[in-house]
Amino acid sequence: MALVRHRRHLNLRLPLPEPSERCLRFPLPQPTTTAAKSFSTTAASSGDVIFPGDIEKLEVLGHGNGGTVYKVRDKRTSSIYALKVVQSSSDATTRRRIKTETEIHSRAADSPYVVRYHGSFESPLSGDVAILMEYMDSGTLETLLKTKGTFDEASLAKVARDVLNGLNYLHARNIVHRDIKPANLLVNSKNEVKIGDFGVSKLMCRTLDPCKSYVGTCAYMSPERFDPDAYGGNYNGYAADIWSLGLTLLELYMGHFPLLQEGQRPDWATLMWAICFGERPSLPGGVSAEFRDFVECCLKKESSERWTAPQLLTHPFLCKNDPET
Ligand SMILES: Nc1ncnc2c1ncn2[C@@H]1O[C@H](COP(=O)(O)OP(=O)(O)OP(=O)(O)O)[C@@H](O)[C@H]1O
Repeated sequence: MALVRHRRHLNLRLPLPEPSERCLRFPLPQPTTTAAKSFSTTAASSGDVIFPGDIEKLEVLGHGNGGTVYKVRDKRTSSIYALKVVQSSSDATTRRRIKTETEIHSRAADSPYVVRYHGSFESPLSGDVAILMEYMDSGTLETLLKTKGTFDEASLAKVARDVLNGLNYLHARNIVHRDIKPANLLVNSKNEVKIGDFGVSKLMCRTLDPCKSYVGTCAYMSPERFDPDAYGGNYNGYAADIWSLGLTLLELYMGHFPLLQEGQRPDWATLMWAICFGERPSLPGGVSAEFRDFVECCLKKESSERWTAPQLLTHPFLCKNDPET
């Protein structure tokens, strides 16, 4: 049966590398597709070179299962980045996860709809692994929902368009994200929404590789991840990302997770029952026909009927709310 992903807020603390480690260069950026190895640095494209010792921590941005994310500054240029750090003392799964995350994120380094990857670093002394990435100064959609309230249709069309452009880019590279949810969609002050956190993503060997594992956040999983035979049989991870986007949009509109009553405590059995056997989640009255249809196209229980990212990008809901038309 599925593994439920328990959120742990570990109090991981990682000092940035000591001056003695400064001989390790943290080049920014150079093309590479390799994952971090011992003593390694990897970077995204050619350009400046910075050293770990040139980076100063400013504040903690957040904690997750995978580690701690810091806001950091390059002391020489004053450029601001986000640095995700996983300590060597973390469990083996977490360490494996950050290496996969590094590899996949480095392959997805040049889309304006994906949080930009700038490089990674593995300390030979401590074994800690860090990923340097673009700093998204408005936080996540989850925090925006909590602080600013629900999103209107025009804002959701913008969110949907940005995320679909990101998914289109990833899916074309055989990458399935597997954890699309408000907490993993980051926003900057230009109001751009970008996909982040590749901690449970998967690089498919072939386009239609079945995606068998049950990683990701249980609440946003599609019905066929629990019961592939009942919902489309030939399950693939691309359609599951679209389901998660549909639920995310519903949550941002309604202000609470749509498969549970407001205030109801989520538990795995309730969620699985609601996802597989409950009514298909839908919008309340008062929304436009285009928005309702868009969400329905994302949330078709049969995975084979669910629209793909390129199809959804042409949906009337996005066309109607496109500021450029
Ligand atoms: N690029 C970024 N810019 C700004 N803040 C960020 C960035 N990346 C992550 N954060 C902040 O750090 C928090 C934790 O990040 P992230 O989700 O990547 O960690 P994680 O360990 O993979 O978490 P989980 O797997 O539990 O979702 C985010 O919720 C967000 O608040």
